[in-house]
Amino acid sequence: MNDAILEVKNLKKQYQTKNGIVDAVKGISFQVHRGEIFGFLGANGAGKSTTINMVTTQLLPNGGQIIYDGEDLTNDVAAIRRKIGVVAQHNNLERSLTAEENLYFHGLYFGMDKKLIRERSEELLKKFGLWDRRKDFVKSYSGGMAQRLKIARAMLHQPEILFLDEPTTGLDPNYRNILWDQMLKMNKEGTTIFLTTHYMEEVENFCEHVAIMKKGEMLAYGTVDELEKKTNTHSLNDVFLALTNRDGVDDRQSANEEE
Ligand SMILES: Nc1ncnc2c1ncn2[C@@H]1O[C@H](COP(=O)(O)OP(=O)(O)OP(=O)(O)O)[C@@H](O)[C@H]1O
Repeated sequence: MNDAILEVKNLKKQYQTKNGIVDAVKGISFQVHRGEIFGFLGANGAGKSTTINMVTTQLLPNGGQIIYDGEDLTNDVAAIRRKIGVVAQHNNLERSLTAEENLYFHGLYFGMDKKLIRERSEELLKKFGLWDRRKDFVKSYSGGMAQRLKIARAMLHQPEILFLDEPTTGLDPNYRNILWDQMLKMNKEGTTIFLTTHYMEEVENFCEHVAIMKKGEMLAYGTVDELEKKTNTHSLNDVFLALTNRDGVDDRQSANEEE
């Protein structure tokens, strides 16, 4: 039985820039199983955000296939959008609305009942320490507060699959724990979690499968144990270093050289 909620086949993305074409994603394939926590890793500039933006319908690929529950994404983009929640890396909140209004309009967009929006908003705003500031405009929020609101918004409609692009960046240790508690709770209730992070211990502790990208290519896919065996290492940190530094030049270094 195929229990994949998401299958990506030979996915490609090129960006046209004034300096020429950037091959950001070079034909990658992987799958995410229903109900799992999936860790998507790679050095800076590896192509993770580009991939997330494509699978969450925010960016058009140049090739390949994205399949949700056996259905090609392009068959019904609106239906896929209703299934997913996204915490993007950039701040895409409505800055001229309050926190409460940001959640309210998001809930309406997802067809939620007004009473449920109010209940879920209260629960999430309290959990992420924003209840007292719910009537403030988002433009007055600190970076960490905005990040917490982005997370609350993506969780509001209880998506089938929740994508989080470096969600713990900018969060203090207390809110990082709260985020993980909330993700684990949702995962227990059936939400599949797709996560990128540079914190290896988070992935090691919670992710069932891990994929590692470098320079637009998929270097490895498997459980943490499988990847440790494959690279003859004893931690995910060492797996990551062994794979991404294999040619002695990591992505950050080569990215600097390109500038
Ligand atoms: N809008 C864009 N226009 C041109 N090039 C882009 C654009 N977005 C990303 N890139 C390039 O595509 C490549 C992959 O970038 P991407 O942001 O997907 O990587 P990432 O793995 O998410 O990195 P990070 O860990 O730093 O967030 C990089 O070389 C980046 O410079």
